[in-house]
Amino acid sequence: MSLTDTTVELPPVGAGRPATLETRDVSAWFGDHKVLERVSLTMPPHRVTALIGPSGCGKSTYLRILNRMHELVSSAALAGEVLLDGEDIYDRGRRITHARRQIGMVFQKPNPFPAMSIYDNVLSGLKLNGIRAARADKDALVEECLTKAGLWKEVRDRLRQPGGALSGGQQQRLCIARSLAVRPRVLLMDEPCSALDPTSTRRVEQTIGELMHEVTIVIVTHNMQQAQRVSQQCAFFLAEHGTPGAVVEHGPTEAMFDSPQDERTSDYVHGRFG
Ligand SMILES: Nc1ncnc2c1ncn2[C@@H]1O[C@H](COP(=O)(O)OP(=O)(O)OP(=O)(O)O)[C@@H](O)[C@H]1O
Repeated sequence: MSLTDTTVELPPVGAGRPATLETRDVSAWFGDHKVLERVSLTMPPHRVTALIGPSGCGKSTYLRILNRMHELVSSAALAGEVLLDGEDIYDRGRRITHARRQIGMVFQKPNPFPAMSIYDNVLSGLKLNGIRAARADKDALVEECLTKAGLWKEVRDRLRQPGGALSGGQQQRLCIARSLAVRPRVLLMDEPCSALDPTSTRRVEQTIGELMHEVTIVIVTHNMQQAQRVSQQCAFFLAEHGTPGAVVEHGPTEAMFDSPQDERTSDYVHGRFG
């Protein structure tokens, strides 16, 4: 099935209100290798949820399950449910495009189309997701998305210049703008600042803070200070002694850092391992 097997109209402004994303007993495999064990989490609207844990514990796999990217790997398998406002995105009757339009993704390395203009980069999100926008609406949409991504003031006078000419931090905000163009209800971010310098990191974090009322945000981060700065709730993943990754503890970020219930959480958030 192609990503653009159905084309739909752009949802109107405000239609894409933030959604609750919930997983129930999600387990995952690559071939015979089980990498996640019964992960149940609720990621509510108007909150940033941070997924933390040492390398290899399954955070990225979990994130990719949340918008049906996991199934792109031929050896990948999955059990459990992923509910978007109570509806299972893996329901047999649902197309993959349905999930992708509502649940966007921003990756570790900024990946705009380098030779394409800033303007067209923003609109490329529509084409990739099979969404049609009226020609007359496009200018407003580009401004809307670049403003929400905190980039408009910096690029408004050079929208026809290539996306590749921007700094790394600007490119990442351009990628955020591209994700927002389809008016998603959830935005997944996989270590979005790990390739950025501290100043650009702060700017993207500020953008995350501004966006959280527009779109439910789930972010994977290795940076504990960042988790504390940007998230309101956290989930700590761990894969111990060759076992699949599982959630050891989750809850409000402040509590996870100041008074964790599990010694392993305390050791991890205080940098004693990982
Ligand atoms: N495409 C793949 N094929 C096979 N195994 C994979 C694939 N992707 C990930 N894995 C395995 O799944 C496990 C979880 O990996 P994942 O990338 O989800 O962890 P992570 O916590 O995000 O790690 P990191 O913090 O280093 O990015 C690891 O054992 C990894 O080797």
